Amino acid sequence: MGKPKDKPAKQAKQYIEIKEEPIEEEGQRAVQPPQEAEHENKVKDEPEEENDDDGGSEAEDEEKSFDELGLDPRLIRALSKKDISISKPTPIQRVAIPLILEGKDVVARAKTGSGKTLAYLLPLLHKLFADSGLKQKNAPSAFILVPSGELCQQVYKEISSLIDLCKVPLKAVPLRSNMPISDMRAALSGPPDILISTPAGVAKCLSTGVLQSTLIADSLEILVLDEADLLLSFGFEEDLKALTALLPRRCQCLLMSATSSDDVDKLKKLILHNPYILTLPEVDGVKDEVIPKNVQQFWISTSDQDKLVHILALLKLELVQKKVLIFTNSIDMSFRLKLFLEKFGIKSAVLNAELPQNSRLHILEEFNAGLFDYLIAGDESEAKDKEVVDKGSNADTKRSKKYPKQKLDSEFGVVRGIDFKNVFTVINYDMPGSAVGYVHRIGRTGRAYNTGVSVSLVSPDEVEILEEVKSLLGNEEDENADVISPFPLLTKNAVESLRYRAEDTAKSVTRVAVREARAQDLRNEILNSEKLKSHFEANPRDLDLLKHDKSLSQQAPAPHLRKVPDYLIDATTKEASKMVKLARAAMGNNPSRRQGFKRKSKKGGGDPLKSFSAEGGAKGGRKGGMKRGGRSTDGNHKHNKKRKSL
Ligand SMILES: Nc1ncnc2c1ncn2[C@@H]1O[C@H](COP(=O)(O)OP(=O)(O)OP(=O)(O)O)[C@@H](O)[C@H]1O
Repeated sequence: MGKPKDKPAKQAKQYIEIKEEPIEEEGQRAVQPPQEAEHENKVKDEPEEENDDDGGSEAEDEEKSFDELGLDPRLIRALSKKDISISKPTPIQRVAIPLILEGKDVVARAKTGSGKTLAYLLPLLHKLFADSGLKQKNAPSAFILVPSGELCQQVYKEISSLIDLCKVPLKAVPLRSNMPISDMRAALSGPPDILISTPAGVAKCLSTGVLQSTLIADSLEILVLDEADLLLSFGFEEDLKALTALLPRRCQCLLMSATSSDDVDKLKKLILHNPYILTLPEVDGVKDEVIPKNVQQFWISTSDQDKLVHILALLKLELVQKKVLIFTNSIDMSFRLKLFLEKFGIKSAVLNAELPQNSRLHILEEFNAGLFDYLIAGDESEAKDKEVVDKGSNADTKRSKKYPKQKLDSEFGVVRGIDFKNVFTVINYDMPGSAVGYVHRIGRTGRAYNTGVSVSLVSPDEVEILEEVKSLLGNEEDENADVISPFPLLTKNAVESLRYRAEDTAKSVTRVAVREARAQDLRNEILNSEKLKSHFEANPRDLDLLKHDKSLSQQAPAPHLRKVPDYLIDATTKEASKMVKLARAAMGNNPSRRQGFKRKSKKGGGDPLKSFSAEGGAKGGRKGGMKRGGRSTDGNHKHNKKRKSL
């Protein structure tokens, strides 16, 4: 079994300033340990000019293989056999894996889609492989705690596929807090080696006696808090505190997160000992890069009422690339949007907290497999204020018996941490309620160094949150540098050309129609869920059986709405749409995109967002391209001089 070729601490020196390590005491972890010194480790994402002499060159480091990190060869072989072969570690993996193998507590903060899951899974499995069969266990050796049911399944799938490919006799189980106790008991019999759960799932096991606290103290070797920045915001604080009190001192703790926040600090203090803190450094004076640079972020200023016509123009005139993930702040809004788009022949599926879990997982699988292009996700937890959510809830209370009422799943969290495959565009139809929420939504594109685009529709009420996001992501040295630019491909003309049809159609999507569609979808999905349960246990690959993007309207779209007449589309928009299609075709043929983690190709090549000007005509390129200081759709927003690199 390989050992790390360089001592991790030495290797980490290239990135870090190591602070003094305090002496630990034997015993159990205190619930509130005193402030501990931390090793501040900066994970390099960009080459730097100078290097530490004894650390080797940055280029050499970038070339480091998994083998050199000291991982079990079975794991390395398994990575090469995955659907998308993984051969080289990402920056966070390069630094985190050796430290974890050394037994250090680690806090890893790295941008969305940067490979944090494997950064902890690989060394975790390596350690369990080594320990396997050495000691009789009465409880799992590792807990992986995640904030949502969806993430629980995703991590479980990842871990199971690695275990299968390595052919080792380890067992992982996923657990939900809403499982019947008998199922929990069955899942934990054995016991499994790895438990993946929300904190509430573990808390329920403890409170019902399915898991005994003394057994945890005897068996637990590794605790992982994945998406740590979300765990507390999902209301798991008490559950986590209860678990912390049981952790044996020897238990290694790992905390993975995309953003830094007070919640993460709180968790660090609660759970970790002398952790190595791995963070992405500031690059070019830009604050810690939380959103990958390869994601171009845009916004469109619009009134609330005009959001429908704007999104219609973006999708119908093909000004954004597929696949598209659209976020709303309420379930009703998701259905309103679905029905509205259907009238124009645009099919989409809706994902939300009231759907049965099987359906939600299946929708995700289908979307990831490319069976449909538009997914509308209701992210109620991110409603700007309760009012938006409550509108939906009021509608619920008025429902007649005709409409099934479903409890919202408190562990629904599909928008965060989920590894959506090949989502090119994320649209915030509604702005999220917090800047952290924005980061997690936008992080669903641009994963694994793929490119992506986000477009936020911002009403006057939402400008404040846009400003918050800008200040979170902004460039400290140049406050004027644009992090989120006005979207350049949508002209006022294009919007106006669709206005009449959009407004007319929007009137037909009444509250009653929305409520009926929502109820019908729920009925369909409850039926689906039952079928899915049995069928997909036997045929896990049979994705096509049930389609989730079926039309919910009674009537087929009218021909004049399905196809936008040519005369309505101005020449600039036609050109923009053509360029988006060409860019898409070019990317579709680019194998590096599918393999992920290959560096981007030449700057600007064929990217309409870099070379196109809605104002100055399509032929622009750099010269005639989007004019600096030009105007966006509504004409009020100046482009700043220094746009952040697109
Ligand atoms: N070394 C690698 N080479 C290529 N692809 C990788 C590598 N490591 C991970 N990936 C892929 O990158 C994608 C994103 O990884 P992952 O979900 O772990 O990101 P993350 O950092 O946890 O993001 P988030 O914070 O949004 O949860 C996944 O599809 C994963 O399979």
